[in-house]
Amino acid sequence: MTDRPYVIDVMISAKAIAARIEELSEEIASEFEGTDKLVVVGLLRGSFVFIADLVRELDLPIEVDFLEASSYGDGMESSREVRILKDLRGAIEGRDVLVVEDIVDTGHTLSHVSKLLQSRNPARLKTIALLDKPSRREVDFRADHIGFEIPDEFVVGYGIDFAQRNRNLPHIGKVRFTDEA
Ligand SMILES: O=P(O)(O)OC[C@H]1O[C@H](OP(=O)(O)OP(=O)(O)O)[C@H](O)[C@@H]1O
Ligand SMILES: Nc1nc2[nH]cnc2c(=O)[nH]1
Repeated sequence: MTDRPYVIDVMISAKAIAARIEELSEEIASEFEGTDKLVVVGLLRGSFVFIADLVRELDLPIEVDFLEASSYGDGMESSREVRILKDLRGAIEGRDVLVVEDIVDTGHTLSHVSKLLQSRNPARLKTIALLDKPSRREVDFRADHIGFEIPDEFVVGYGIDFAQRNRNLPHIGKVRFTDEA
């Protein structure tokens, strides 16, 4: 699959992402106003760029932690089995938690991780996803905060990979195979 030739067309520019993150940070700041114990949890690997930009816009006392989950491997199809490859370093019982995800597609990953973290009894657990593909959903799940709703396209860039490549693109692009008619 990955040796097929493809190009990447821009879907969301770096400038549009930056503008939306400013708005999202205001939503998060008002939701967690007054907290002295917010833990911002990035889901690796895809969210590493989004969480870096988001936390630098947040004027709140926060800690940052990471959890690595994987369900796609190198393909374009979810295995529907979410593997936890790296757990949080810190305990979240009694803490306010914001889980940061790059994209919600079938919904299996963020739904699974939310249930897992909820079972550890945080004071509050909220989720934010930069991208949402509601037309692909297989489980009943919606993130509390969403950057952009997108159509059913396989996207890359801004942290998101295709077979581990293209995570370093500054924008969100969509993959277009050039050997298709
Ligand atoms: O809603 P879903 O259908 O579950 O898809 C969303 C997940 O798929 C990607 O992760 P992937 O398994 O590719 O791991 P990665 O973040 O390390 O790239 C993406 O980063 C999300 O975590
Ligand atoms: N790269 C990539 N990974 C995904 N995981 C779930 N949806 C997507 C997508 O559109 N692109």
